[in-house]
Amino acid sequence: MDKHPSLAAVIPAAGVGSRMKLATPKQYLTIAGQTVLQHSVAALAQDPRIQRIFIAIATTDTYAQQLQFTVDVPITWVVGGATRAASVAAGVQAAKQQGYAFIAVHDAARPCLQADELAAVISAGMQHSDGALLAIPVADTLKRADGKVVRETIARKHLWRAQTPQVFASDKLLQALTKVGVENGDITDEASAIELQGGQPQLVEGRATNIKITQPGDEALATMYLNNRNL
Ligand SMILES: Nc1ccn([C@@H]2O[C@H](COP(=O)(O)OP(=O)(O)OP(=O)(O)O)[C@@H](O)[C@H]2O)c(=O)n1
Ligand SMILES: C[C@](O)(CO)[C@H](O)COP(=O)(O)O
Repeated sequence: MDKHPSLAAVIPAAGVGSRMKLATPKQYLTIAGQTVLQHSVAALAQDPRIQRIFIAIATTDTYAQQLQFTVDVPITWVVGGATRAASVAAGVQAAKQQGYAFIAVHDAARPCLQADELAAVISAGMQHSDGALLAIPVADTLKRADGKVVRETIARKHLWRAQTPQVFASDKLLQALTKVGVENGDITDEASAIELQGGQPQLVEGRATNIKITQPGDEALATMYLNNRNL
């Protein structure tokens, strides 16, 4: 392997953020002085091993063209797809075509990623043949329900909540996504596509502050975390 194998980031940012119930897609909400997407780009730019950032946006996106980024890392825009997996695959395809051997996929909706978490998952993802992902151990008791009626409690030992970045060799990731089918809405993260091909990615413990802005109120929490970096 090259002394410094090439690494690019892919940010899927082509969603509509429907669960937020806002007119503005959540990646374009302004929190702590800039948009969620700009924060997520800045978070990735904290690691010099990331040589380019590919951002997948919707064909109907009217926000991205207005954004300025104050990061040194170059940015390439690509057209996303109807599913997260399709958007990720578009970014990985573009990065692979430009010769990037490794990919770090990071949700646009996770603006609070910190430098040490990023560094750890990049190192692990480039060292382990099946890649790596940030995750945190489940701390709550988990219930499986039928509607709002509890059916069973799920043992939480050995359970983790996956986050992003998720880091893989670009060939392996693109092959896995293609194999499982990018229109397959059941594939909600890159690691699951790798697992379906028999891969066993490495978990890297992150922080609960690396939240994905998903539900109303998450943007306030992310703002607090961004304004109090050393939490
Ligand atoms: N077709 C899609 C769907 C999602 N995403 C991106 O994938 C990330 C994580 O997805 P999620 O949190 O589900 O975002 P949305 O799909 O926008 O949210 P919702 O499910 O509430 O509509 C987000 O940065 C989102 O922009 C994407 O690039 N392309
Ligand atoms: C990739 C992810 O953030 C890991 O938890 C999550 O699966 C994304 O899910 P979403 O429904 O696309 O937000």
